[in-house]
Amino acid sequence: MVRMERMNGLGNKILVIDMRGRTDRVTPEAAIRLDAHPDTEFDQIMALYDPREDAPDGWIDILNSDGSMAQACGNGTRCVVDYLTRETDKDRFAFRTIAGALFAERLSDRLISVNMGAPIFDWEKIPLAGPAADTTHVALPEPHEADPALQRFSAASMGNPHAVFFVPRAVDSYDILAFGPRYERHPLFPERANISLAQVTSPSSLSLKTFERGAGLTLACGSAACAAAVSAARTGRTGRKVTVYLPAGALEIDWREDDDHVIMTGPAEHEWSGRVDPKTGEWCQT
Ligand SMILES: N[C@@H](CCC[C@H](N)C(=O)O)C(=O)O
Repeated sequence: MVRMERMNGLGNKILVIDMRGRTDRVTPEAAIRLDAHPDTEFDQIMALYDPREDAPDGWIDILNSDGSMAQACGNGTRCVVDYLTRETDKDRFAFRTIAGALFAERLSDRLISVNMGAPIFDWEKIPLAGPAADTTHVALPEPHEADPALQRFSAASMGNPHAVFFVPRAVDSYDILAFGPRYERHPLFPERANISLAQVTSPSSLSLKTFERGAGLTLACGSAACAAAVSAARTGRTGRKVTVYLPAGALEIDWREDDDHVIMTGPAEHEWSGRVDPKTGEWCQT
């Protein structure tokens, strides 16, 4: 059994599993079993492995609740930083995931910033299934029955694939569950996609709702907040610094001019501690 921390990043349900000192992985079977229990159901597992030369504070595997792997999880990264700051005085951290290097900084007791890297807009790298000369406006091949705003999206990768539909009305007035699961698995997205609805509410604010790839409807998705912010700025809807309002609170997003990196700032919260078998998902609270 290894340490498991039940945490959340703005309501995004996270399990931090401490795999340092081990070479085995948290299995998809363990993820599915943990998600099936109401006390441990989660959006992402952040499995923290030993530091390496290119990852001084550890390697992170990210698992969605369906057992699939993700390349990025902004809210989960803040939870890992919060977990580690209980054992060190450091405030700057450097991790690595399957998508590359990931840097984070604790700014205060409440706030953590994650450098989510540079966004990717090239259709082959997002990836989309076919050429899109302009990824700010990609059309789904079939018309949306109820609303043309739900047929056209901006595509971006923050390490993981995102489709952002800019809508004219409040995001809660749309039934994202009616089309999110279908869009997530649309043939246009060979690796599936995180599907978001974004309403621009001012030149420096957005509201956002996300149906996450591999996890479904969540209270917050940090990488989606970044993808929505860069897509809004790219299309002149907002500036490069925005507040993104998610169902459970706000994230500050700054798409820096100098190095093109996206900095996401928000809170992380610890709920309870336990132990888990990373192979089977058997667990207990401590
Ligand atoms: N909740 C996350 C994103 C998690 C990964 C996503 N479901 C995927 O498969 O890409 C966040 O806070 O960024």
